[in-house]
Amino acid sequence: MSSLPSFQGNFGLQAQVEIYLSAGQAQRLPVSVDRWRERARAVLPDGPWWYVEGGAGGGATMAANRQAFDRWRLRPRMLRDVAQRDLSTELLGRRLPAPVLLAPVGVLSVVHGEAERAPARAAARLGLPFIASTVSSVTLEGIAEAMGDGPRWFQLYPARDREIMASLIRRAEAAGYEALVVTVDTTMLGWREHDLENAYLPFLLGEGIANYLSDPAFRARLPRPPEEDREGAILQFLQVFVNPSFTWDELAFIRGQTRLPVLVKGITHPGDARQAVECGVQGIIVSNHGGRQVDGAVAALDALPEVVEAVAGRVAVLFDSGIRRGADVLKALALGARAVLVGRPYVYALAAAGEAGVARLLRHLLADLDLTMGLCGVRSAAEIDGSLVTRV
Ligand SMILES: Cc1cc2nc3c(=O)[nH]c(=O)nc-3n(C[C@H](O)[C@H](O)[C@H](O)COP(=O)(O)O)c2cc1C
Ligand SMILES: CCCCCCC(=O)C(=O)O
Repeated sequence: MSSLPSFQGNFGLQAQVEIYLSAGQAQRLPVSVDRWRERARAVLPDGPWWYVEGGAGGGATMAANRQAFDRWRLRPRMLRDVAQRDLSTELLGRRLPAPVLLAPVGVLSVVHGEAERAPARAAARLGLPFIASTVSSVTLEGIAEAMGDGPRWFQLYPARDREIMASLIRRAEAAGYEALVVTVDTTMLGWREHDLENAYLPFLLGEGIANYLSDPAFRARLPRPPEEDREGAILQFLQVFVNPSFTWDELAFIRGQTRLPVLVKGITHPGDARQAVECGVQGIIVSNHGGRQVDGAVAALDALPEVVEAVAGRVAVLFDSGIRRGADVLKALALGARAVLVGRPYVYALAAAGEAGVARLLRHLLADLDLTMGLCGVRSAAEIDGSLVTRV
């Protein structure tokens, strides 16, 4: 595709110049994730805000995710002629303009009126894959339509009903999704104290269930259509959706249902990583779900090297949980990730400024990555390896 965006040459410098030239503009958008976060807090009511921001229990895992990035330090190399840089990378047989994807985040209608359409469009503009959640507020077909030919993956929550899962997979294939991400760390909701204090669960309000309500296999289970009995449909959704009995056998079933590459999201243990590879998946996403599920769990970045070692290059390893800046991306790549997923930061930007906000946030993240790479003596993903980091 000739119109594919590229982040090459001196892209980071161009972004800096644009920011400096925007001084004095009334509508200046934030630069740092911290400022986006403040803006999001200012516009969101408590329920949605804490749904996005909260972690499991006392928030120990969320905090650990960030602290782990401080323990790993970059070791910049000098005098290497880094004038020409290129962020592009190869992932699952496709060239991406940068090693960054948008993490699956459900129920974005509680954050912005355009819900998933806005970040999906922003991702498509930049050529970055958007991972649509099972529990998106817009149907997976609606997201695909918003994205045109932008790269998209579908995230599947394993349901208690094989026909519904198979139906969702068929729909994703038909709508041009290029990979299937099976999230395995959220078969039940974690103990999320803020959401419990606020008694806030978007699904009970009928938010985030568009893919189910529009699914023929799900609709066939309902005594009356959701248009006539919404509460009945919501209850049926909850019964099928929460699936603590999910096992490796079910993952093998899902693997057998599709010709798409399958990635498993939510792995932090090397034993699970090995088992996933044996199950025939094409990728593993090291993640603790942004600390939303198990309080006191290992920081995702600390789990990354062990998983990379266990996988031994057999499948692609991706990473999320705590990515906020370019240096974070570089550290994750140096520890063996092929690409990273950005989660909460794009949700903050969506809440504060819709599609334009998400596009700006992503551009700034890539500019920061580009400059940090260059200043560390690295011109491309191929030049990044473990010698670039040290643990303190
Ligand atoms: C509000 C919210 C909703 C999420 N929904 C999903 C989801 O539907 N499916 C999924 O696999 N992960 C979901 N996640 C987890 C993200 O994909 C990702 O793992 C996490 O946000 C990474 O942590 P970070 O945002 O702190 O970097 C959600 C995260 C947030 C914040
Ligand atoms: C029973 C699982 C519901 C998950 C809903 C979306 C999600 O992943 C989240 O973190 O919230």
